[in-house]
Amino acid sequence: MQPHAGADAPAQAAPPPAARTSPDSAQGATMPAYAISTRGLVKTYPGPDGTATHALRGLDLDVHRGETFAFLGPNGAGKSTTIALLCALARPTSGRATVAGADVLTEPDRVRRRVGMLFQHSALDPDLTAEQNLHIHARLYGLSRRDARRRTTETLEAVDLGDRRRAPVRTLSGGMRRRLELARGLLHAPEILFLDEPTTGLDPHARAQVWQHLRALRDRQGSTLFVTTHYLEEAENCDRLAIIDGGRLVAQGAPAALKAAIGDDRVVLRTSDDATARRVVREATASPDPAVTADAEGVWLRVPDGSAWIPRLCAALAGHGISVHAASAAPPTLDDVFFHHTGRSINAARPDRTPDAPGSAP
Ligand SMILES: Nc1ncnc2c1ncn2[C@@H]1O[C@H](COP(=O)(O)OP(=O)(O)OP(=O)(O)O)[C@@H](O)[C@H]1O
Repeated sequence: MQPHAGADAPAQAAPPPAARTSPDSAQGATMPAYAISTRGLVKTYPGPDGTATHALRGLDLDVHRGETFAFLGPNGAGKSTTIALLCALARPTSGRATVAGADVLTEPDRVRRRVGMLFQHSALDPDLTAEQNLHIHARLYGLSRRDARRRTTETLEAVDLGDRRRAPVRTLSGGMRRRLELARGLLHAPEILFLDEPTTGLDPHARAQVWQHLRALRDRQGSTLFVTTHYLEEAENCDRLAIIDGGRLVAQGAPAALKAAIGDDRVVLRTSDDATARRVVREATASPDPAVTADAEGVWLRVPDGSAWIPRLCAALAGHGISVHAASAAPPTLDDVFFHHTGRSINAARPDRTPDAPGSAP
């Protein structure tokens, strides 16, 4: 099934990325309505011989304050570039972005003070202890010696590493190191935390622990979390998500709403002759040619009330001498949403994924 623009195309809300009056502020004080808001954000990297890579082609994104927002897309879609622009680590070619109430172009220092980052590649010194790593970082952020000591202790406790504070980083497990990076990102109490694949490479238990700390942080401090991930079950648990492809936003909304927009159930049949079965199913459902697909999974199509179709399809196939080995009907998943909008499976981009490996829940 090909991605297409339809009623579920990205909702482009009209308001500009300016500060607005928050309805819950007692004095009507002006607070940013969105944690992040971008309009027409473009990033073009110049290449050799006058070539150019269009990493972002006009991104309009709104992230509400206090929400956990997943940012999904195939490899090379522009996710890391977006994070670099939103953290004021790179300048957009054109367009506007407001992050934690500050403009990334005119107030980059203010943006950097208000956000925390956790990147894919570790920036910890393996020979220093957990405590030393955090203390140095806190001092780099301009905290006094005393405040640096206090925040180091607080953030180590917050990620359950208080008892490992004197351990050299090289002796910590992968999950502990990731939690220490999280503590480092939290030292200056950022309003928004950007996390670029925070759980990649971790086992399911360590992944669950990282998410437990992230949720606790959100609940305790009301922080906004902006997360890129290739794990569907992590995106599923976020308040809202956006999908980008080729530097453009192709979907934005709550996971349930995006799945509901796909609508129909997915019916899959494994038969003794999938090529012929595809033709029979197409005739039986009066579906147009591309709507019924035959691939490694079997023959599949999308129809409303999929389970009611299974006996009818089995009867039609039996009439043509084709046996059905397995049949299933399932409502749309987030992977179906991703496939619908990008033409690819999100699992294809997972670094730990082998073609037949089952998905693992955190
Ligand atoms: N510094 C750079 N110079 C030139 N091209 C770049 C640079 N950084 C990124 N790109 C290109 O911009 C496009 C978007 O890259 P980006 O890293 O933002 O994608 P991504 O969605 O984060 O990918 P992945 O999931 O693989 O990390 C890619 O074509 C990439 O090759």
